[in-house]
Amino acid sequence: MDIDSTQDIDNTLAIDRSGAGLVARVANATKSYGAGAGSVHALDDVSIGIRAGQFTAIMGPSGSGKSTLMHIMAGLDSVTAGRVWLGDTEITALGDAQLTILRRRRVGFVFQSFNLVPTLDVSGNILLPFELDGRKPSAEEREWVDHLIDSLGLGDRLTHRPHELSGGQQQRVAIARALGTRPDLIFADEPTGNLDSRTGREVLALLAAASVSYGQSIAMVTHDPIAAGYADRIVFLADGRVVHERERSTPEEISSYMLGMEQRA
Ligand SMILES: Nc1ncnc2c1ncn2[C@@H]1O[C@H](COP(=O)(O)OP(=O)(O)OP(=O)(O)O)[C@@H](O)[C@H]1O
Repeated sequence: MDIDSTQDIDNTLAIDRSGAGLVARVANATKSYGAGAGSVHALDDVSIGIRAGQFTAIMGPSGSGKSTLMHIMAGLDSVTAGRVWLGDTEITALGDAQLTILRRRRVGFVFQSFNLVPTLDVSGNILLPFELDGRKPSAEEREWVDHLIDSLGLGDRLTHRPHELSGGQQQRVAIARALGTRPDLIFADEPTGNLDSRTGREVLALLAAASVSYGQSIAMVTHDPIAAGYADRIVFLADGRVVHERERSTPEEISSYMLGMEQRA
């Protein structure tokens, strides 16, 4: 869908404002840095939602506001104006302590640089979100984590430290860690940025499978049309605004849209 037309903009906003079936959303979100003539609008009146059970890619040129949007939806950063919800909870005005608890319980993260704790082994890294929440996994959660460990092929690596693993294995640990608490939403920030293309495709297939098999909602920031080709829906940002969104597309279709975007800029 191209949201250049007024009708489409209305439709998009109507869906986002209802909040139904959305695991995170922003309404009229603006994020500005600095004041006066020199101010930068990292986000400029953005209204968008992440749909439950879907794998959503957020794309756009460098500086278009992708990371800012992700950080705001994850409660890692605040808006200058507008409103933000994580699930049904409005987080716009929550303080740091409340946001930290909400993030631990409702959000998982997968980063480009894996962000594993170097002093913990694989098992300790995967169970860290439970540890940080001050509890042990229940028997049912333990079963789920064991299932993840098996299906991600990490069973014979549990006592290894991150530096003893390949990049692909480290990212699989990060995915197991993110899925372990069954968060409402996983944010993945350029998850294949540090991987070779074959390993990157394996990681993307695992994320897509988590969305199909477990109904896991995932929002992924990426520059890469091949990565976005794994998503159910692709949201394009330019200059801090949502300029286009489309359902599942091939890498060629995505590249061609991006090329057109650069030519229009
Ligand atoms: N702390 C900050 N202070 C000032 N400007 C900022 C700050 N953080 C981001 N910006 C600006 O906001 C805009 C959007 O940045 P953002 O990092 O969200 O873009 P991005 O699309 O994620 O870029 P990239 O793909 O390069 O990571 C950019 O112009 C950036 O320079």
